[in-house]
Amino acid sequence: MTFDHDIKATVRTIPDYPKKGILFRDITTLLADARAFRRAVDELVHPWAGAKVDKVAGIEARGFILGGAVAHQLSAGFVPIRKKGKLPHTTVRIAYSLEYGIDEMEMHADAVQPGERVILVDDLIATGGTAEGAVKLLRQIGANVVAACFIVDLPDLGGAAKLRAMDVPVRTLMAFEGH
Ligand SMILES: O=P(O)(O)OC[C@H]1O[C@H](OP(=O)(O)OP(=O)(O)O)[C@H](O)[C@@H]1O
Ligand SMILES: Nc1ncnc2[nH]cnc12
Repeated sequence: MTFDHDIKATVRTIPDYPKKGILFRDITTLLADARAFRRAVDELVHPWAGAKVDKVAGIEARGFILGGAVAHQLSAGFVPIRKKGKLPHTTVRIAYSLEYGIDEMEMHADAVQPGERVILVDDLIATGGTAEGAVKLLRQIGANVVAACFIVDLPDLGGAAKLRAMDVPVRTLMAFEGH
């Protein structure tokens, strides 16, 4: 993990959002800072510069902002993983839980061809429930998930460890202990 105090200082913390007891790590302040945004995207893509990556999958909504930038930088296609009911064509769907709720996510069944090399991108990993669901969907349609990357890790919630236990290499740029 690259531990970068500069970009870490641009993440804002909001107590008791969206529920009492949650410390919300708000990356909108990082995104609004041009240098921090560029640095974060550069750091996320760094290990795969020059590697073969067919698709980048981003998780709605914050994962779209980063995933689009990462896909562009890697000259890869972009695949949206969306909250249920938003995609127009045939989908695969899975229920999942996250730090402060439950939901269902979907992906177009033809978004990735079997064997294609895919990197999963989101802003933050907490319990890992969201990313685990996304990896399961990608694998269900035959994707080779070569890595998952996130700006923020909340290691006490165990999400990165959960993904590594699924044989997914994980890259994160900063950690907030004690979530
Ligand atoms: O590791 P987990 O416990 O699963 O939590 C992480 C997820 O929670 C947030 O998304 P959220 O569902 O709040 O959606 P948003 O991007 O639309 O705000 C975040 O962007 C991750 O996708
Ligand atoms: N603590 C947190 N801050 C921001 N996004 C999150 N998604 C899940 N947990 C979160």
